[in-house]
Amino acid sequence: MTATPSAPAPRVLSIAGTDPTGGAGHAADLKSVAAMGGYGLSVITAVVAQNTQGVVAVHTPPVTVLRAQLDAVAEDVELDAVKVGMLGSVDVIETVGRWLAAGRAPVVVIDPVMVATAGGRLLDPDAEDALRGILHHADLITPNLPELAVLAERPVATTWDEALEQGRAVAETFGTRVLVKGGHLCGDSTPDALVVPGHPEPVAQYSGDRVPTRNTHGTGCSLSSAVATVVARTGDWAEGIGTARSWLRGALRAADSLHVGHGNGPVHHMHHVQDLVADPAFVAAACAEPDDAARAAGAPGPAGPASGTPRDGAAPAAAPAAASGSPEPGADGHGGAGERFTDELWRDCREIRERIAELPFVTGLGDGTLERDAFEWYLDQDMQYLDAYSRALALLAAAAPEDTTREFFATAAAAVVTGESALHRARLGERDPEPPSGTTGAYVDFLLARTGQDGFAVGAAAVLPCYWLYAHVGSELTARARAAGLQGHPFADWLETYDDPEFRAATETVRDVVDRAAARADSATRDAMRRAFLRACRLELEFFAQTAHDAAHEPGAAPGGHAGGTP
Ligand SMILES: Nc1ncnc2c1ncn2[C@@H]1O[C@H](COP(=O)(O)OP(=O)(O)O)[C@@H](O)[C@H]1O
Ligand SMILES: Cc1ncc(COP(=O)(O)O)c(N)n1
Repeated sequence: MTATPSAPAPRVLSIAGTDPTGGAGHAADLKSVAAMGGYGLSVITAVVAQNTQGVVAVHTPPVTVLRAQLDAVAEDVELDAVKVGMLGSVDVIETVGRWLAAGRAPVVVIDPVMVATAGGRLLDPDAEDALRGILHHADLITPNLPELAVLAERPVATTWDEALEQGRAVAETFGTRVLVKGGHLCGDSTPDALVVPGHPEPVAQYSGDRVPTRNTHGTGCSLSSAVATVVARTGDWAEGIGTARSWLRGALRAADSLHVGHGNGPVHHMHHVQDLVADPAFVAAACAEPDDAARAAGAPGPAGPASGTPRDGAAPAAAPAAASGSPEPGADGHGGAGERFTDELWRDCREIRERIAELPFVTGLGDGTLERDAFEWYLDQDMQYLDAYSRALALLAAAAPEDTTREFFATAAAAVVTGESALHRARLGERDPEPPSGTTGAYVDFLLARTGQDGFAVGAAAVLPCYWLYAHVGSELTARARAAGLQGHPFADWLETYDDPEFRAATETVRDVVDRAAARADSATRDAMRRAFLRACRLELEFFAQTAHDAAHEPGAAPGGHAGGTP
């Protein structure tokens, strides 16, 4: 494992009100900035007595105090981004507007906060015009649907098309980018879109199923400050929103595990680092002294144990996202000088990761509603896969440029065989395995071709998703299952195996191996590595998405893989 050199943390100022329950306002902003790898600063506009059930009272300090806070920060700190949240009154808006007019930061995001999710006004009714008057200072505004309607001076949109239409009107009126958010729409999906003045169509659209939780307190604050942080780092709005959104979806999925309050609770901003304390191996890697880090980065060879094997049914494992080195990119220093090749790969497969997370098989496994037959069929296919996978790892061992890497892959190959046969013994008894499906066959054919024919660098990139996506899916499943309570969960024992620190370490080792191979490779090989990685990601998606029913109806349903022999 290596510690990654990362781009300097962007300094992001939150100008916002307070929330003593820590889920919205300045608290949400600071957590979100930190979650995205930034350094958060905070100027308070209003002291709000609120909780997850609503707003009780608002106290606004004199604007001289506000101005003094703004000046104290600006005189001392060079800011990379400003995120503006609750302003509350005309005086506050005008004070912040005058301060922004001096061009305080290269990135300004304004979340035009008007009403709390849980209920309660956060903007005086007479302050709407004043708020309109400062929006031209923003590079992006992030209104929710009721706020968008106020800015567009129309009724609240009830369809996505209406919302987009209002977004276009607001972008033109205020001459700024608008993030149109579908969180308040009825229905199972929560689309978002980036609308830019002068463009009739959104320049980016984001889709995703609604996360089934009532704990959405502070989502707007969190998203806008996360976007400000990522864009301060990368300069790319469309991509930055995608990154922040993926992170927020993870925070929403983990929200129910927090148990804060009795109303609309907060999201879990730090869902991707929650195992930092519980996982000594991760702490050691993340907090290594500079000397150790340099040695680890430069020296060949894995620091992690060689025995962690993916999908190994007898000792399977996967990792919490951050602990496996797989935070959403953006939380991991991407986009700067210190970006790793694998950070880039991870960003490229974001869409696929989201699709995997939302597959019925994956959600059913997490919440325990998956049919037992479907699970068993999956395990059968997994065994067919493992058989070829162990050979692919052995081929990588043969091609490995360094002794330690050879040892790593050889040991991993052996561990898959051992684990696999134990699984066969435990689950199959005398029964013959199901034949491999076309999807399983396609995946194993691909892996054996890449590892056997295309050289070490491309082969290593091709096996990385099996470690990394599996670890990632595993962490999400385990988090969801824990949130729901593992007691009585039909797949509890299987899910609990996802906590194996050895697999976390192995995933990180394979990332390091791929980064080193990319550093040695020419650009054509790096392109081939990217293609192999993404193809393997798509095959992982298809593997999780396949069902016994699909397989039975495949034309020529028999196997590209094998049930015992060499493919
Ligand atoms: N239950 C949910 N599942 C998934 N995404 C959600 C959910 N609720 C809100 N979001 C997302 O959270 C972000 C903030 O949305 P929204 O609720 O519209 O804003 P606000 O918090 O300002 O009212 C948007 O990206 C939206 O799509
Ligand atoms: C101080 C403050 N600022 C903003 C919000 C909006 O929160 P939400 O994103 O849930 O609408 C809030 N409840 N409190």
